[in-house]
Amino acid sequence: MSDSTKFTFKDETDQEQAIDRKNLIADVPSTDGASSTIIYVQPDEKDDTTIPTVKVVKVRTEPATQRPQVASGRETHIVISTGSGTGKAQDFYNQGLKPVLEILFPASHDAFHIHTTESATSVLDLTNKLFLPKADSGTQLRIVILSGDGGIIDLVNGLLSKPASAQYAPPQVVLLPLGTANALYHSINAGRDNTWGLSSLAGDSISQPLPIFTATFSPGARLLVDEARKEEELSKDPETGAPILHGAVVASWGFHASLVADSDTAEYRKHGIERFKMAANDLLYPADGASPHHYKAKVSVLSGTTWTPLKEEEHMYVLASMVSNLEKPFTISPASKPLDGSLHLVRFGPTDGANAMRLMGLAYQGGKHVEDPDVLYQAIDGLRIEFEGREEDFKWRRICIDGKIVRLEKKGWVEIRKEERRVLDIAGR
Ligand SMILES: Nc1ncnc2c1ncn2[C@@H]1O[C@H](COP(=O)(O)OP(=O)(O)OP(=O)(O)O)[C@@H](O)[C@H]1O
Repeated sequence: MSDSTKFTFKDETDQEQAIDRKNLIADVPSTDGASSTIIYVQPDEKDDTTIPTVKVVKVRTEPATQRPQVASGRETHIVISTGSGTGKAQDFYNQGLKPVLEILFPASHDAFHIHTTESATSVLDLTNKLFLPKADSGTQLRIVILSGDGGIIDLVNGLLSKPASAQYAPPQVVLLPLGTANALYHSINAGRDNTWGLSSLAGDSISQPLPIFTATFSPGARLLVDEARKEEELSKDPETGAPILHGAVVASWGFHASLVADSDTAEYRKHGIERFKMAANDLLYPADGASPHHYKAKVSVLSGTTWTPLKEEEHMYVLASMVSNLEKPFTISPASKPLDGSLHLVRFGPTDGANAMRLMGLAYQGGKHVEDPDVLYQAIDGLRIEFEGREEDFKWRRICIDGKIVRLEKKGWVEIRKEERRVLDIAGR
C-alpha cells in the first residue's frame, strides 16, 4: 500500500526518492507534460528555526500530474518585515521565496511588487496608502507577507480603518511565518505544512476568510509603543468614536498580557521564542520573593446576547483565543479548528509560580490544561474586563491584543467581540 504521508518521484539520476508530503512546495509539470519540476524543502533536522533549504529537482513525468493553480490575474505584493522574529525575513526571501516564485510564476514574477519594512509603522502605512485603496476599488490583491502575527494584524487594522466600499475585494494573503510565535500560521497549519507557508503559493483555489474580533476600549486607553516608552492614541470606531483595535489571534489580560508586554524589548527579542519563558519566570518568581500578582477586575463573558459576570474578582490568567496554538507547541485552545471563527476563554485564578508553570506545561502537552480543575475553558462570543479602580499600578492594567499592548485607565474597560466583516482571505494548500 502506498504511504499517503510520502511523496515519491525519480530524480535526475533515476533514483527513487521519497519525501515527507509536508515538505512538498509544488509539483509543476512542464507545458508539454513530459517533465516536471518538484520543489520541496529540506528542513534543518536539528533546529526548526533555521531557514530550510529549498530543493528543485527536474524529473520525467510518469503519472499525469496537474499543473498547480497559480494566482490568476491577482496583483501580487510581497511584504518583507525585517524587524519580525530574529530578523530572517530578508534571507528567507532570497533563499526560499524568490527561487520558488521564479518557478511557479515564470512569466509574471518580475512584475511582483516588493516592499521592505523600514519602521514599526511600515505595514500599516503601506496598507493605508496602497492596499486599502486598491482593495476598496475592487482590485484583486495577493499579499505575500513574511512576518509574525504583528504583520497580519497591521494589515487587518489598516484594511478596516475605513468603512469598505461596495466593490471591496478581500485581498488574498499568503502567510510566511517569519515572526517569533507565528500563532496564526501554526494554528492554521497545525502540523500539516513544513514549508514555511511556501506551499500556499501553489494553491490559489483554496483560501478562506480570516475570522477576526474587535476590542473596544474606554476613552482614555492608549497603545504602548517603542518598548512602552511612548503612548499613542488608538484608531476610533468610525460610528461610535470609541478607541478600537482588531485582532485575529488573542485578547488577554493578566499573566499572559504582562509577559508579552515585558518580553517585547530589543534585549529579550534576541533570544527568539525563549523570551517568553524568560519574562514568565520574572513574573512568576518576583525578585523580592513575593508571590505572583493577583490581578483584580470584574470579568464578564458573552454568550449569544447575554453577558454573565464571573463570580471571582481576582485572576491570574484571562485570555480569549481565536486560534488553537499561540506558539507551535503551545496549544492554548485544543477545541479551536483552523479558521473556524470560534473564540475560547481560558481562565485561572491567582496561584503560585509552580502551579502556574504546571498549567502552562500542560498547554505544551497538546492543550491538556483545559482538563485541569483549576482552569475554566469555554466557547464564548465576547469578553469584558472592567477595572473599576481596583488596580493602582498601570502595569496590571495592560491588555494584549495579538501582541500589541494597550494600557487602560484606573476605571477603564475593554470589550472583545467577534467581528463579522470579511477583511482578508488566507491562502491555503
Ligand atoms: N524595519 C523595522 N524597523 C522597526 N520595526 C519593525 C521593522 N520591521 C518590522 N518592525 C516591527 O517589528 C514587529 C514585528 O512583529 P511581528 O509580529 O511580525 O514579529 P514577532 O513579534 O517577532 O512575531 P509574533 O508576533 O509572531 O510573535 C512589528 O511591530 C513591526 O511593526
